[in-house]
Amino acid sequence: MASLQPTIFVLFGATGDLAKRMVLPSFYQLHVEGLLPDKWLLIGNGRHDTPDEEFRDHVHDALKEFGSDLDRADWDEFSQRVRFAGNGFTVDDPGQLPEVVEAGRTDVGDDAQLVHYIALPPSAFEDYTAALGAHGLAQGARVVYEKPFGTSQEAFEQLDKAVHAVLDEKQIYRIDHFLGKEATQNLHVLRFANGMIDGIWNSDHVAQVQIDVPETLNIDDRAEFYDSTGAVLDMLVTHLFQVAAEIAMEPPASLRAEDLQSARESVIGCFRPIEVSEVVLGQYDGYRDVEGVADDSTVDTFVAAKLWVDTDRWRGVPFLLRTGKMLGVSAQRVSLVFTKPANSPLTDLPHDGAVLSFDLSGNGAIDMAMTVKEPGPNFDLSVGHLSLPLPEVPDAEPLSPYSRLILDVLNGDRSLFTRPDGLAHVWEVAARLLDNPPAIKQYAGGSMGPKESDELASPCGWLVR
Ligand SMILES: NC(=O)C1=CN([C@@H]2O[C@H](COP(=O)(O)OP(=O)(O)OC[C@H]3O[C@@H](n4cnc5c(N)ncnc54)[C@H](OP(=O)(O)O)[C@@H]3O)[C@@H](O)[C@H]2O)C=CC1
Ligand SMILES: O=C1O[C@H](COP(=O)(O)O)[C@@H](O)[C@H](O)[C@H]1O
Repeated sequence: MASLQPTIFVLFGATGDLAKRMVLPSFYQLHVEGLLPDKWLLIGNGRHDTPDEEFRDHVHDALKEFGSDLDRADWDEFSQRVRFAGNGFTVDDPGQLPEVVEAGRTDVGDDAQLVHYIALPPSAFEDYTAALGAHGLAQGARVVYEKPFGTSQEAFEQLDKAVHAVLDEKQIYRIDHFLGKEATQNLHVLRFANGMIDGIWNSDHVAQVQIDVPETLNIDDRAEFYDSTGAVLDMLVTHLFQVAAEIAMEPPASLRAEDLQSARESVIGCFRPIEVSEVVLGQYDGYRDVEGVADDSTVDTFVAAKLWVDTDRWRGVPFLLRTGKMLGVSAQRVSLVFTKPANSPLTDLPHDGAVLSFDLSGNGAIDMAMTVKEPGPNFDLSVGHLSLPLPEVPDAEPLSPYSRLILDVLNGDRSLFTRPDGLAHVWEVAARLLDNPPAIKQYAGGSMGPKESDELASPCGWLVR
């Protein structure tokens, strides 16, 4: 985009897992699609003294493994703008970063915008932020923080304070990549662009909301991380809560970043603290045998929970949230299950016969289930489905969530990033569950989790089966 300011994009943790699987391929996608500024540099940072050429090889391998096809000309142009600044980065010793940034300015211009992407273990967020301040790299910069931004109320408050000691809130971009998914963005667009949808987006018409992200994935390649995190922290209070807020929010004053962010974050303040009796936690059989997992681990690999939103719009409507590893199905589905028509002459209508749902996976889709007369000589009811895959929308050029969010950072658009007021309330909502979790139930890999979780979703039952 010609209008974007020249940018120096500093990727901390550039040799790590997230960088290779998500950040580098997404940054490259933006390059291929011509969405980066005319002038940009990508500087990887790490604790080793890695030559530029070696880092470029690493990036090339990452793109081959996790990106789309590599076109030679695209790669040649891209790789020329990739550098590495090694020897770590601490308050006492900034390593090579300041000099590599300074040298970069001669290539992209003194007015280049600094964007720091902190793809480091969360335990390093505070120290690296302090080092940015200490070495003059924070002023005017935008700083992207990976998740989790705190793992408890106390940890969140401490990190928030440390980050605000160096940066103004306007400089901070806390990522929750579920907000960057094409279908998640359509949760508010579909509603605010279509009167017929907006009119039914409330407790008069919606019987329950399901936010369901079962995964067949195991945790073998990041067992240590997972065993200190679990499903509640990894998914429930992060991605699933943010998606719940997207659904539950009141209409923002405008779709400008500040207003959208405010609407989403302020409804989190209306989430009722979760009742432990309305939560089922599970752990899959064999989890404790995974290398890196404690033999007596009680970490949850599954959670299903009922969330209540105390607003006039949603009072009395359960938001059913479910996610877990090693389940029988992978899906990322948000469903609004509609009430049965009042005074209908039809009886025995199916519970799942009127559902608007959003498939958040891949490039996304919007689906509708409707009860219809089964064509034929008899009067039988059946449930039919309409589907709109988002890539089939005219002129669609879907972006991956990370590409979307990185592009937003380059544009200075914070609408799809989280804010500290919402995050502070997340910890209040989750406090009872975190302090006093229910007993973990075992479940078989390939199942849909502990059977107790099915009762939470009655009478409709989980729609993803
Ligand atoms: N991996 C994933 O799928 C996801 C990760 N995230 C988040 O992204 C961030 C990065 O995750 P991930 O890439 O998996 O992490 P890694 O463990 O792969 O660490 C990233 C890099 O950080 C450097 N590093 C490691 N430990 C430290 C330390 N104590 N101090 C300074 N640098 C360190 C290492 O680089 P070097 O040795 O070169 O210095 C490492 O390659 C985390 O916050 C994580 O929660 C979020 C969603 C998914
Ligand atoms: O952040 C995370 O998200 C992934 C699921 O995201 P997606 O990229 O498949 O949309 C989840 O598997 C992982 O445990 C969690 O850390």
